[in-house]
Amino acid sequence: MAPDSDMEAVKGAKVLMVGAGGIGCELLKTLALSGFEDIHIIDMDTIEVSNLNRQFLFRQCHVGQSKAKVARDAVLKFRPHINIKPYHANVKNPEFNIEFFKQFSVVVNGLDNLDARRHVNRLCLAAEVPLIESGTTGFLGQFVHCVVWAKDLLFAKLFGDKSQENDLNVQSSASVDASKNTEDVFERNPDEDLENYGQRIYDHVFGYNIELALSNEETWRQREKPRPIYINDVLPEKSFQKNGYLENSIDVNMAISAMPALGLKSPQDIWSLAENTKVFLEALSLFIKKRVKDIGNLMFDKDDQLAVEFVTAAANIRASSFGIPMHSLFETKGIAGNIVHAVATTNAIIAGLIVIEAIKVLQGDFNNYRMTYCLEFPKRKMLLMPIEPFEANKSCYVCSETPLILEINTRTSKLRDFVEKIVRNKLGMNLPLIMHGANLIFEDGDDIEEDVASNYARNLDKVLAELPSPVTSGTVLTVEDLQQELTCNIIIKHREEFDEEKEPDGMVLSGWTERANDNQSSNGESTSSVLTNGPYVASGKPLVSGTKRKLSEMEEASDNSCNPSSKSNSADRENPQQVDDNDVLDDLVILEVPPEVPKKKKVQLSV
Ligand SMILES: Nc1ncnc2c1ncn2[C@@H]1O[C@H](COP(=O)(O)OP(=O)(O)OP(=O)(O)O)[C@@H](O)[C@H]1O
Ligand SMILES: [Zn+2]
Repeated sequence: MAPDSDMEAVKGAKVLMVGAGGIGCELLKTLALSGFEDIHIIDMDTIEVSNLNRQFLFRQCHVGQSKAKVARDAVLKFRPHINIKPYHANVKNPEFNIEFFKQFSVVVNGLDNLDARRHVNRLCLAAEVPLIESGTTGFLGQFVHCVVWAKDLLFAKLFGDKSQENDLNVQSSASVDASKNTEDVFERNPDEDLENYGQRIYDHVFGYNIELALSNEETWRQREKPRPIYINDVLPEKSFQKNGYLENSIDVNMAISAMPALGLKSPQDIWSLAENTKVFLEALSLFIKKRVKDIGNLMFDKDDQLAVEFVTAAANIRASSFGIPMHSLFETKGIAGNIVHAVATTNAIIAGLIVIEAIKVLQGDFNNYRMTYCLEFPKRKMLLMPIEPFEANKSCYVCSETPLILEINTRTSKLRDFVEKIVRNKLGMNLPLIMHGANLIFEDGDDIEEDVASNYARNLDKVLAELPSPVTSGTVLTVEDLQQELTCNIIIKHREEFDEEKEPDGMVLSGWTERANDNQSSNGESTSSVLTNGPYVASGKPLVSGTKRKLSEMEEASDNSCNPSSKSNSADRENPQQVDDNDVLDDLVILEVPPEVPKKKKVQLSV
């Protein structure tokens, strides 16, 4: 419970929580236990088996049901008198408009993607409702997800209780071939040899399932696309059939290993994709040949060598597909061994920090807002590093009205390229409206009349210079998103040529905080162990692993730093400033600051 002095503010507050996943479950519980009595939850997802290990409000029997609704019911069991209103919906839906946001005293995010975060930030800004942002991300954080996938989904599916619900089933049942719907791809056909079986499973989970996921374009608009991996791409020579276990320990399950025969000795080495592939196939085949009686009721055990080998290989192949750095068997074993504990603990800490900030916001205690990093390796016994919120980003196009400059070939680029690459992908607009002076050249929304809509459709296929009101060098376009109540001006500068490698979009937008590539070369080796998302934020990541804050998340932080509850922001809004490249980089400097930055203060948890 919050201390008495806070109680009044807390009791009277109406809170919107967006996202009821890993952080959201913890957050809802902490809000309820801290005395909040009016909480609305938006989450668009249903519960999956892979959520159960850390989204503790959910149980096996809830798989397939709305997260928002089940989370509500679970919390009402121990706080029956409070009001919790669930919405099983996308926060970007038009019904969650500015009027909707205005009813809340504070908004708290438990989201997992930049797109939704940006959208919520803008609505909060427009509705003048404070937003508390949070996140647990990092390159190794992502690897943790690959390990969870390998262990809780794939390993469980192949060697565990077959009757259990499993997301991998869901995916394979979406097979285009309807006649195969009832077949379990993971079953070995009676006449199928082991080699074929292994390859088939491999191609299915790393190739086909990824293709299937890619076909949902909406998912990948704001995320790095994974790469399907097929066995023939990795091992064209097919020279991988080996028996790796040691003959002299034939009866000791724990000692059966795929590594020796493949020439892999040190558990500290990071295997190549080809080596991981060989380990995957070899371990699968050894399970079937040597441990057939275990199959069907195997549970992952970190002391089971073959299980760890299989999970390491599968996690690494998946990581490789998603452009995430691979890890050694030794590291993977550690992660797989205590994953539940670590991930859940971090989420609980973050949830606590969010509630602390929410209480400060409700009390108007804005001098004490903090952005708190949860450190991977506690320094001098300090796990949390609170710092003062960033200054508002002067070149933020969301709050500063700075014009943006777009270099583009107006004679070859179509309006469609501009809408997709700039307006949607870079500016993150949902229902954009594009104007050239008083001429409307494009608009998105449900209520557009047919003839107008077909006009827009024609415009999309025209190059900029040939639009009814031609867009050429010097044109200023006004781009608005009415739903987000966001407007910005874009100055067009014609440019003939672009460097295909450095400027793959064929256009360059400046005057905003560019989202840098998620450069994989800079993984856990970095000196930085700081990670956060957002302004005065509670943040962290799974404690098990190294951290490096993603640059894309930095952009998000700067976007969010314009939240109306931040003092610096209102100044920013009154005095729009010119673009200054140094300002753009300001935020990024933090990235390399080691945890001993001078601003740190001790924090006391009062929840
Ligand atoms: N646009 C959106 N509208 C509503 N809810 C959203 C939106 N985007 C994401 N979410 C929700 O935010 C939650 C994020 O939680 P979390 O990061 O734990 O992800 P997850 O999908 O549950 O698990 P994981 O990604 O780790 O497998 C999810 O429940 C997801 O449904
Ligand atoms: Zn801003």
